[in-house]
Amino acid sequence: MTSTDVKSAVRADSGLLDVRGVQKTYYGSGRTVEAVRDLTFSVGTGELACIVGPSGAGKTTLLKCIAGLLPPTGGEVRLGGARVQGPPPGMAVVFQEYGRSLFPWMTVADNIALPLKQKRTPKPRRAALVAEALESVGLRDVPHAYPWQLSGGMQQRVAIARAIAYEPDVLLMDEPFAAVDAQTRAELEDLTRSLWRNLGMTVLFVTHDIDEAVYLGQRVLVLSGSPTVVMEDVAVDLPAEREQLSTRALPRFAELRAHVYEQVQRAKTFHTAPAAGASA
Ligand SMILES: Nc1ncnc2c1ncn2[C@@H]1O[C@H](COP(=O)(O)OP(=O)(O)OP(=O)(O)O)[C@@H](O)[C@H]1O
Repeated sequence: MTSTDVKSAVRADSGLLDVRGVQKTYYGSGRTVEAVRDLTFSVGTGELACIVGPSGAGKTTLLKCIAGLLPPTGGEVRLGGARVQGPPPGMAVVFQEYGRSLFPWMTVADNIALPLKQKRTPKPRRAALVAEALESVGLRDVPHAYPWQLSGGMQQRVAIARAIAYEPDVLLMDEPFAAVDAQTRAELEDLTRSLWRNLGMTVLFVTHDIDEAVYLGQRVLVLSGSPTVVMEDVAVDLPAEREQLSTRALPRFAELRAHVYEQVQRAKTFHTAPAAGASA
């Protein structure tokens, strides 16, 4: 397959989420690490975009900058036109480490309700949102359980329920299924797509799993090795109805996977020239 077989999804116009020239350098402990060199991309309303890149490419750093949890050293992130300068109200994040993101002393329902309390959602509405979110992730029966009484996959469902109960415009997911078994992972991938389609959220999903990125996304952004730039923005022209066995068996799925794999391999050895004043 040649590179012309794969369409670029790069957008020139601005989207719901705009990442513009984002740069992040960590300083401290006598060390300077330029984690993100210069990232620019947009994600439109209702899109599901995946980000892949080699380990250490700065994917988590990028997501933290987007979520307003870390200030970028340069550039800016805009959500709905407004500059992100702290955690914005319309954004929710699902992290990889569900074990550390749920409070063990709170019930499942209380964990899900906590961000809603902080948002001052009235109690009856809160209860309805918690119940709806649990229903959506297939956990209607466990509101009074504690997270540690649930399996890893169930805990990650609770973390997803907490995120969607918040009714975010943008859902950020940072390698959310890396710590669960293959069967659970497949179920959670399908859950993510069905929630995305039913709720109309914009989803930015970070993974190092190329198959997962192609299976889930409408686009796959391939990041270079650190310091990071966007190497390619691949349009995933697979049918919208996806199913674990039949979609992955499509010749087009194999082509896209091979293409993204080649790009990620290239990304590992793709290094940009050092920026003035920074050393890795
Ligand atoms: N708080 C920090 N202080 C200093 N350097 C950091 C910090 N967090 C991350 N880094 C460095 O920034 C670079 C990018 O790290 P980051 O965790 O963002 O990459 P990643 O692509 O998410 O990695 P992985 O796929 O392995 O999870 C790495 O070199 C890392 O050591």
